[in-house]
Amino acid sequence: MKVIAIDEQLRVIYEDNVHFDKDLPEFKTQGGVYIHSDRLTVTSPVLMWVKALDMILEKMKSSGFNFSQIRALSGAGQQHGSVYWKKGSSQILKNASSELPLHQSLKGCFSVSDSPIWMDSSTTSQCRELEKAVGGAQHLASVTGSRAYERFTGNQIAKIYSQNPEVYQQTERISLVSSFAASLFLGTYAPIDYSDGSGMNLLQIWEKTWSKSCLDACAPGLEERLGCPVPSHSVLGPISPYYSQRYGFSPDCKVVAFTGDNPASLAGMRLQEGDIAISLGTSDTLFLWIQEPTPALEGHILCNPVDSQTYMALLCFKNGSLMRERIRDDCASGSWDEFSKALSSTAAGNSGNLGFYFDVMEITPEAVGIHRFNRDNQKVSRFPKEVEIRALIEGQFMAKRIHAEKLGYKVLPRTRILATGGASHNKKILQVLSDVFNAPVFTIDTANSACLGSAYRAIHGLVAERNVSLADVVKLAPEPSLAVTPTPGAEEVNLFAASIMEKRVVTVLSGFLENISKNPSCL
Ligand SMILES: Nc1ncnc2c1ncn2[C@@H]1O[C@H](COP(=O)(O)OP(=O)(O)O)[C@@H](O)[C@H]1O
Ligand SMILES: O=C(CO)[C@@H](O)[C@H](O)COP(=O)(O)O
Repeated sequence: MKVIAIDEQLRVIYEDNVHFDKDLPEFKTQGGVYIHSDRLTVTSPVLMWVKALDMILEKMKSSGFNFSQIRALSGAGQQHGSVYWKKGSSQILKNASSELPLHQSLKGCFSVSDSPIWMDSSTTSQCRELEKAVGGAQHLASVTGSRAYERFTGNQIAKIYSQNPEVYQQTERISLVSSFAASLFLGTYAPIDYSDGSGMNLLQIWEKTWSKSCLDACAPGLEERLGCPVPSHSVLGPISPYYSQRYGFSPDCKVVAFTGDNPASLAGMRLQEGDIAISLGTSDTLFLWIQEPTPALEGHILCNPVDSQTYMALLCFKNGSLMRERIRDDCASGSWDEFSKALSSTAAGNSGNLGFYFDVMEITPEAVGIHRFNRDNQKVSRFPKEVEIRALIEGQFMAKRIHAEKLGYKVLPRTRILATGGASHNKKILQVLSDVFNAPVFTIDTANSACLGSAYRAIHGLVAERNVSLADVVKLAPEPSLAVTPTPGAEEVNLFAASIMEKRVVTVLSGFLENISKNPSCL
């Protein structure tokens, strides 16, 4: 959990974080999550999130942070995850005593204590049922922006309803992670915003209302449990008295709708049409600002969080930083420095060696396992350590370019890549990104663009009703700075590598499908 505070000149005046595994060891998470024994179900304990909020605010208080100066706040949550509030919880939330940390008051409030999160892929049967109920995958994509995806909230809710109807009956409200966090600040249930709401397979992205047929296909009585969706710039109300009494916030401090982490990053990076943003966080994502989208069977179209007339296209790759960390541990003694040296000591194109690294079931494309090919296009079981590291990073970025081009994106001479997320600290990784896309890579001062974007959105919320755009609000913010430019000659090597990669994707996917048909339990 991260926090950023900015002043009226948009300067970052406070930045801190709480690390779930290290700072809250009592929850025994790894990477903030529990991976269940079926390897498909992935959850996080909801009380850990509440305790992390208590902890981060206490840290700010101990450092002397002046909460009374805060005029507005907003936030972002990892997309798709959901929180289930037990009947009667709205009163407990409203009346929480400022004498107690919030997690103590809320400990009995959740009908599901481990929240399903974006890494979950256990709802394949619910996905197929939803697509069937609404007239097929493409129709669902045309209505909601995406075909059915396992992590999307509607399918997660359908699983809870079908496996545990009594738990569903005990639930009075379902929040996304983002609207859940907003609820904690508001002291009442916060609505879901259009942009994060687009990651549920439930919202009609054109009309911006819930789709009745999708709701009905997932669970009965769902509309009243979700509340009405709202524009992402909405002011939801003043902060709850709990925060004025406990931390000294002004009672006038406004809470602006929270949104998903990727939409908030779009705001934080001040993405412009034509730019391509690549976030290298726990997941890797790639997103674009788009005027007239055509939802397809691959990728997602979300409502744009800063301009309700337009959209954002998103691709999500599950095997991001955790995959890079695993190869760093196996091949570079757990050191990013050593990992970077391996990238410096090998050349673009990796002498024809190429790999696909999916420790967990990937989203884009749907495949799993480690697949290495040498320059003669033969499948091999291992690479030397340096070759392995370059194969991983080049493979990850070539996949991004190929999938972005499938969405219709063209790399042009004026293309800027805006990189963010933890791995964007690493210049050697960014160099490979620049070489593969043959475009300059820019970064902003903080790799926490979702957090910074939330602060920008908080200011924007104060003036959005007067038709002031986010671009106007943030025009004084520092421009992204140039981090790396393409290595001369890398483009030819990479274009060749990308063309053979597409052929190998087909080999990997057909091998994968063959394995499943022989042994369905390998899923
Ligand atoms: N120097 C580095 N090189 C490569 N990856 C890094 C480096 N520093 C941090 N990371 C990666 O950044 C990840 C966290 O990114 P972050 O954007 O904070 O995640 P989240 O998407 O969960 O907000 C870590 O998992 C770590 O592997
Ligand atoms: O599933 C997606 C986007 O569709 C993920 O990008 C989540 O939004 C979680 O992101 P991080 O944990 O990487 O921040």
